[in-house]
Amino acid sequence: MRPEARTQAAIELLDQIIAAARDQGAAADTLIARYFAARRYAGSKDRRAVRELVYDAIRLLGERPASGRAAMLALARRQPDLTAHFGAGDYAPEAIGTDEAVAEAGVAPQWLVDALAESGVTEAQQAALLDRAPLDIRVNPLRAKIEDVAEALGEGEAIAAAPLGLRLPGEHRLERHPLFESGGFEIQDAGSQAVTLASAAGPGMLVVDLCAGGGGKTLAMAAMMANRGRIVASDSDRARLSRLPARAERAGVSIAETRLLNPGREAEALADLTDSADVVLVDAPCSGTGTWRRNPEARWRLTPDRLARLTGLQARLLDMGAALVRPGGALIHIVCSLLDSEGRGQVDAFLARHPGWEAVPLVLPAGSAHGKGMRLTPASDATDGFFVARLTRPC
Ligand SMILES: C[S@@+](CC[C@H](N)C(=O)[O-])C[C@H]1O[C@@H](n2cnc3c(N)ncnc32)[C@H](O)[C@@H]1O
Repeated sequence: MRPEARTQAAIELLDQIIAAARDQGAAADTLIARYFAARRYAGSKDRRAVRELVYDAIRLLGERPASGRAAMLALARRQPDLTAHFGAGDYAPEAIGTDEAVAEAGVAPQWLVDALAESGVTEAQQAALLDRAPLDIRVNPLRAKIEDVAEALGEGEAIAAAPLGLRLPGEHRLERHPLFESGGFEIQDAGSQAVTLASAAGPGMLVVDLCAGGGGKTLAMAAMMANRGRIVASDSDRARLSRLPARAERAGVSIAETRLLNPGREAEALADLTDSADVVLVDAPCSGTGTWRRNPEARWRLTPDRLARLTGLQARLLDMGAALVRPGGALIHIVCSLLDSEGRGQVDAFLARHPGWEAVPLVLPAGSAHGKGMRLTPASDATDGFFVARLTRPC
């Protein structure tokens, strides 16, 4: 593809991504994959270049732009070489007209910038939310030693935030690596690894991973438990949860069982665990403001209404999780968000609803105290952004 054709492809993709963000459609990565699946003539260099243009434009624009063209014109102001592509031939975008709409650069929609500022997220921390994310792995001690994985991969660097983590430079196709296939490591952000340590899961415990998804934290806790004890991994998303058994098998984890929850009637499927878990981990569905490095178009999807629905669901899941904790046991609240309404405020509200419960101070390899929990940010910790708190039930 000629450079101007790549720019036109990026505009077409951005149109799709904008529509999907408005209508809660597919993620940008999925749309990009589909676009190129239908255009086999595009080589790997073309794909990489178009993808880069698309993500540069998404990162640049805080508000959802009116069109892919308005987005690309904004990017052309930052990357003037792109201007020459407009009107440059058959496969090029049309020439730039007078008074054309150009999208505005920014970190996020204004209401979200305000909410982040009110949550104590500085401008520098906000900007770092849009950096490029590194590629982190968690070595699985049930299958491998960190030094052996580091040697086999050749390039991994130790990560302060994650004792079992390695950070890899550049692009890697790790899913096909023999050590990945044999369960030697999982791909997992260092922040995710660090907050899982708040569970203090140990051998012999009964642990409930209430929002287990595909089991990233389930597998990390199973390793902390030396694969001894029991983990009930539940989620309301059948497709996500169905990935866990194969991952567990690969990782040498035999203590995890899955339970699919019926949204709105989650407690029914967990009733037998009432008052019995040593640890309940609520890795709650959230706005994902801490993961914009990986999903920058998430800023274009979030609305105040959607955020309010999420905070309501988080409170409900925390109450449901609390009912499963044994006296003296712990409830862990995790969100990959830096908004206080989902983190610090959610914990304060929980403690007000549950007299006798306490937040205990955490000692983690990353993060700093925030309210009654800890917060990790890309700027301060070189991880995705997270809030985590450990709440204990009175004996
Ligand atoms: C942050 S993700 C979990 C990620 C996962 N713990 C991991 O480490 O890979 C939040 C999860 O909450 C799940 N979820 C959403 N609504 C739920 C509900 N009502 N009950 C249980 N899980 C729910 C989503 O399907 C999603 O998998």
